[in-house]
Amino acid sequence: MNESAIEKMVALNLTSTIRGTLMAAEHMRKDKGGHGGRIINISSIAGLEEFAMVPVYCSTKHAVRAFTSALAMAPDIPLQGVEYAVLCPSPAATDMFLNIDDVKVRHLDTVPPSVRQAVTAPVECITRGFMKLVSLDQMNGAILYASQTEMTFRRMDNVGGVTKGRGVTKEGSICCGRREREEERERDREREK
Ligand SMILES: NC(=O)C1=CN([C@@H]2O[C@H](COP(=O)(O)OP(=O)(O)OC[C@H]3O[C@@H](n4cnc5c(N)ncnc54)[C@H](O)[C@@H]3O)[C@@H](O)[C@H]2O)C=CC1
Ligand SMILES: CCCCC/C=C\C=C\C(=O)C/C=C\C/C=C\CCCC(=O)O
Repeated sequence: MNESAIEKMVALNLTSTIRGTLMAAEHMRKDKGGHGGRIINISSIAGLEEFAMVPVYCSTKHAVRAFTSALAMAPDIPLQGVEYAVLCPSPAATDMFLNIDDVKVRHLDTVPPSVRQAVTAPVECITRGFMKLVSLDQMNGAILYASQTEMTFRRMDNVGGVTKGRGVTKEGSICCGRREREEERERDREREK
């Protein structure tokens, strides 16, 4: 990836998301004459974990996640009437992912096509996650991971809103960090036995 491609990716993935979010919030905020509402930004699994194959992409997606979560922590969220959440999809079968090549992605040869295919979710799995955020009673501060096999809240902080606390709900269960997720998977495995 050359330098201009790096600048373009940062501008497209991060700067435009920051500017777009702030601009939308200005229009939406109840305390500024708007009607309130929800802003859902799109990060990625690459905003939750690190991947050697896509370091620049990964850094922009971590930043989008952090930016959105930081906005959700504002003490004046109830006054704003605006909630902020972030969706973190797994790789999904869109033009972008289906057209990756060894210029856009490093070490692509280390991932067999069969593995790439296996981790690629149908787009519907991701839109389901999006709709979950739309339909929840409260979603401020949510970080929702969506893949073919999982829809997991990695965080659910209504920090400035009505409820407070961290949580991950996967089909009703609560969990908030790596350890809790591992414990939850262990319980799932036990149940499946
Ligand atoms: N497909 C995947 O595996 C994953 C995608 N994502 C994220 O989901 C979001 C959507 O990506 P996909 O639907 O996969 O990609 P896509 O390539 O299918 O769609 C991207 C859309 O962005 C538009 N676009 C590109 N450059 C633009 C620009 N400069 N100004 C305005 N519009 C522009 C394109 O016209 C296209 O409609 C992205 O933020 C991506 O990082 C996150 C995780 C996984
Ligand atoms: C084949 C395995 C790649 C693994 C990367 C892991 C997770 C990636 C998740 C994503 O969000 C999307 C995947 C790839 C995007 C990579 C590069 C984008 C390049 C876009 C472009 O330059 O057009």
